[in-house]
Formats: sequence, structure tokens, C-alpha cells
Amino acid sequence: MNTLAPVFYNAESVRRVLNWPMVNEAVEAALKAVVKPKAPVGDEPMDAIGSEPQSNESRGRSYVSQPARNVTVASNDPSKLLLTMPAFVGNYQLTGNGAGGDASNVARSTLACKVVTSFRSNRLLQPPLPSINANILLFNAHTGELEALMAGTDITTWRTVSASLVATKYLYFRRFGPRAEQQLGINVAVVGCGAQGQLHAAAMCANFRVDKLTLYNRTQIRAVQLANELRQRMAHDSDSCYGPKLPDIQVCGSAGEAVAEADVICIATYAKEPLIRASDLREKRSVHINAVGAGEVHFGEVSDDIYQESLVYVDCMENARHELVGLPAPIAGEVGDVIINGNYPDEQALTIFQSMGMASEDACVAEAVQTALLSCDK
Ligand SMILES: NC(=O)C1=CN([C@@H]2O[C@H](COP(=O)(O)OP(=O)(O)OC[C@H]3O[C@@H](n4cnc5c(N)ncnc54)[C@H](OP(=O)(O)O)[C@@H]3O)[C@@H](O)[C@H]2O)C=CC1
Ligand SMILES: O=C([O-])C1=[NH+]CCC1
Repeated sequence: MNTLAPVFYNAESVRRVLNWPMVNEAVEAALKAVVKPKAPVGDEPMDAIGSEPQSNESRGRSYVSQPARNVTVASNDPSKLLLTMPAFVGNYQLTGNGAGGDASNVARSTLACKVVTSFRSNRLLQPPLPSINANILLFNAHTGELEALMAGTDITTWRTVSASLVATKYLYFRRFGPRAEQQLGINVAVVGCGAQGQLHAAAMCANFRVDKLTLYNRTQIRAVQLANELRQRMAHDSDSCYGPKLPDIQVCGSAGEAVAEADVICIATYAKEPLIRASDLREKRSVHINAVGAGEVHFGEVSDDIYQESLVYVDCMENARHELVGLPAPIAGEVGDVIINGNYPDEQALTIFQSMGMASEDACVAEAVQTALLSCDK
């Protein structure tokens, strides 16, 4: 029997404890946990006759149960969607770096279900509302009781941006060396300056040494507003999280112009047609793209000729089988596998992180947020 009523954590409480070290660590844990262990050499015949490879749990590794998300079309308008995203993440560890002062290395387990709507017409309302609205149910992983209902809109934006940060660290920086993310300056382009694009722009500058940030948005005034906000915020916070030199921030008239000199591109729109093409990218490739948005399909906003030249990585191979049908390139692997095994791309590679968004990321971040909030109350 549930002896305590579930706690409600509103958006303000959640925002109070969100920080990049905490979210990045939780998202990295989720990305690693989805990786299925490879059967050891010699075990293949067992797998071939239908036995499951040994589970992550039995090897003492983290593991995930994450069924394909359920999508409900929420009116006659097929762009209004309700997504149900459950996940269990078992046996994962966080060092506590940023997680509310809880520095214990104990293994954690998390059971959660995010319920999220994507109503892109919300931005046309007066006043506008976010396109994505989410709430997360957090259960006691041992008893199954509902412990908390947590506002999940900010968690969705932060964990999605964090997945791009983690992918950039391992798929781009680590090709140049073990601490390249602390040493190398990069040019970043952000295409689409909605909720996702805004936080991608701020977070890239807060987590990496960004020399130049180029912004493109279909409605240009939003890119101009974002550029002004970022310049003000960075000048104000210049001692804390940004590198020795503040980035040069430019607003561009086209997506092609924005990406022309970029090392790292973040694209997060609802566009169904490609906004960037291979001819837009600089000739000496060595470029990484975080492809975040989804129009009709996840991969509509980047052209086929870019995919065909790229190594494409995903957050979760199993989800990709459902959600990336028709992807114009083979999938090279999972980001978590690159983190675990250190099999980084070559320096000159063109890489894409095809971000679908995982319930396990929401679950791990929500658990870290809950831990941080509980430790604030002590
Ligand atoms: N991978 C993941 O885990 C997640 C992905 N997403 C996806 O990220 C994308 C952005 O979400 P979010 O930022 O919250 O949405 P917003 O509504 O806040 O922003 C939408 C952005 O897309 C632009 N846009 C829309 N249609 C077009 C078009 N046809 N051509 C060019 N630009 C267009 C808008 O430009 P304008 O200002 O001109 O309207 C705006 O910049 C969505 O596809 C969403 O589904 C969201 C959450 C998680
Ligand atoms: O992963 C997620 O939460 C979402 N992906 C697209 C809309 C919301």
C-alpha cells in the first residue's frame, strides 16, 4: 500500500536544481545503459539458436527496459501528438557531481513514465505556449508505488540538449584526443531557434570553448533576440562558465550560411524538407551534426546527400528500428557504445547524432532532480 501521497514537483522547483554536470552525467548513464552487451566470441551459436545474450544485469552493468514509445494523434490535426514514454533503468551509477550533493557511488534504479505532448501550433497562440509540454511520473523502483509527479518540460529540453552535448564530446572532440573538449575551440551553428535551439546555443557555449556561434531561424527576429540575450547573459556571467574569450555571435540569413564554417551543427526544427545540404558544409569535413528535430520523420531537416556521406549514430538502436524507417544511410552505432568502448570516429569524419529522445534519459534525469530536491529539503 502506498503510505505517502505522491509529491508534486513544479517547474520552478525542477529549474532550481537543473545544472549541466548533473544532467550530462545522468544522460551519459542512460546512453550507456541502453547498450546491449555483445555476446563473447564463441557464444554466437547459442544466440543463433535463439537464446538471449547474457543480460547487462547479470554482468553487473547498467541496463534498460524501454519499450517503443506510444504515439497518440490528439485531434484531426496529425501534428498534435501525445507520447507515452516509460522506462526502467537498472544498476547505474552517478558520482553525484552536481546531483544535489549526493556523492554516493551506490547503484541506482529508476522507474518512470514521461507523458509528453507535441502541439507545434501552440507557438501561434496569444500568448504563445511551448510546443512540447511534459510531465514525468516517478515510481519507487522496488515497490512500484508512485512517489512523485514532476514537471517535465524543462527536463525534456535539458536532456535533449545534454544528449547533443554528450554526443558532441564523444563523436567530435574525442577524435582529436582524450581532453580535446577542454582544449579545442569550435565554431557552432544552431539552425532553428525555438525552445531546443535556444538551449542548444546557450549550452554549447557553457560547456565547450566556442569561438563563433552562428544562428539561423526561419523567422529571423527570433534568432536576433536569442543573439542579444546570449550576448547579455555571457557578458554578465563571463567569469563563471564561459571560456577565456566570449564567442562571436552572428545571425545568418540562411541555414547554409550559418553552417558554412561550422565544426558542430545543431539542427532542431519541425521542417519536413532539408534545410542543409552537403554543398553547404565546409569542404574539409571533420564536422559533427546533432540532428534533433522531427517534422514528419526524424531525418527530414538534413538532406540525403549529407546522410550518405556521414557516419550516423543514434541514442538507441532498438528505437531506431521503429522510428528511423527509411533513413537514407546505415546506422554506424550507438553513442553509448562509443562512450563505453572508445571507438571514436576518424578526425576527418562527417558524423551525425540522430537524436530521437529516450525515456531512459528522462528517467535518469528525473531521478537526479528528485535526489537533488530531497537533499535541498534536508
Ligand atoms: N530528439 C529529441 O529528443 C527531441 C526532439 N524535439 C524536436 O525538436 C524540434 C524543435 O522543438 P522545439 O524547439 O521544442 O519547438 P519550437 O516550437 O520551440 O521551435 C520550432 C522551431 O522550428 C522552426 N520551424 C518550424 N517549421 C519550420 C520549417 N518548415 N522550416 C524551418 N524552420 C521551421 C521554428 O521556426 P519559426 O520560429 O520560424 O517558427 C522554430 O525555430 C521539434 O521537431 C521537436 O519534435 C523536441 C524534444 C525532444
Ligand atoms: O523525446 C521526446 O520527449 C520528444 N521527442 C519529440 C517530441 C518529444
